[in-house]
Amino acid sequence: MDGAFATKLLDHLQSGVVLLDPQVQICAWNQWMTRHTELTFNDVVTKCIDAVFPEIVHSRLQDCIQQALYFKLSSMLTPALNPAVLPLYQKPSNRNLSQRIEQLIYITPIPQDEEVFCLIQIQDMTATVRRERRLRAQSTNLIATTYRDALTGVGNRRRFDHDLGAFFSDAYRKQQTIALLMIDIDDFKAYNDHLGHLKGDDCLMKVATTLQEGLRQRGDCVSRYGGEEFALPLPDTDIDLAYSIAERLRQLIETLEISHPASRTMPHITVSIGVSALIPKVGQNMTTLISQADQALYQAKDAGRNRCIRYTPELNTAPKELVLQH
Ligand SMILES: Nc1nc2c(ncn2[C@@H]2O[C@H](COP(=O)(O)OP(=O)(O)OP(=O)(O)O)[C@@H](O)[C@H]2O)c(=O)[nH]1
Repeated sequence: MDGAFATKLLDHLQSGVVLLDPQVQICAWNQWMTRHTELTFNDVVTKCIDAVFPEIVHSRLQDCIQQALYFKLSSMLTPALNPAVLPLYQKPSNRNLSQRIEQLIYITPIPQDEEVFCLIQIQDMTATVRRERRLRAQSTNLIATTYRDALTGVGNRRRFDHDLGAFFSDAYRKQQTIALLMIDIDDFKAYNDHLGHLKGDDCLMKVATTLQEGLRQRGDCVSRYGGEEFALPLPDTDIDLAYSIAERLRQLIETLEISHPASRTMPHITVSIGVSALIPKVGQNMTTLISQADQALYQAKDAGRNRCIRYTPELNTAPKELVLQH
């Protein structure tokens, strides 16, 4: 194969080819490079690559070129870790409107007699990178949907199970307290029966949003446990702090003053909250914490609703009036 044919071959490649001599000067530059830079072979020949592309100075690409020339090491720069290293454009005449080509770059040492040349090959990965970004965005969206309650927008039961499971394991490992709030709207059946299911749905949305927005710790997430019941797992939180959070949330719902003409307690929507907390021991699991919060919630309902009750071990056995801490 003669030199002219080799040049023709390079010019037909669907990727960029640049060859550097041992002095880092350009000695080959194919048509693909011209198409995406508007620089011809004559514009760049014998110039140092960093004179043509000043932005590669101190870049990873410059390191790789030197490793190829001095240590005969090959490398690859992927678009994920090295976004658009070289100023290559689909339409270099209009750089403002044209995005940089996403590049996969191979740097290969080419020993020749006593010297080493450096071959740079560039592949256009723009379509692949865009497709990956789109897929990643879709999958992030899908994960968010999987964990969101469709009606209220707060977490769903799957999110609750996931969060509580993770917090519980963490609390067991670190021997820290984990707390749980079970929050239930009072007399919600009567609300639905009086005002209709659509108003009921509206009310659920307002309560859910208020609970979520009432949380002060980033990462805390209210989930809809079922029907008109919400749950809030709280990592590294003792019973007193959990109780004060519960009380603040209860008051927030009360101050919404959503009219409830059929309530047995107040003329507006209220919630009852059961609070439990424990440091996980061998033989306990998250069901223990849920069951304790549930028992406290039943006590709150029994005691007249619109209140928070914390679980104490005596709740199981002692007469109610001795254990209610409201
Ligand atoms: N509008 C609406 N209502 C729901 C939804 N999910 C559950 N409910 C209603 O919530 C009501 C819950 O009623 P109950 O479990 O008897 O409890 P309650 O009337 O709130 O009484 P207490 O909890 O004892 O105060 C039922 O009437 C359910 O139909 C929902 O997505 N939308």
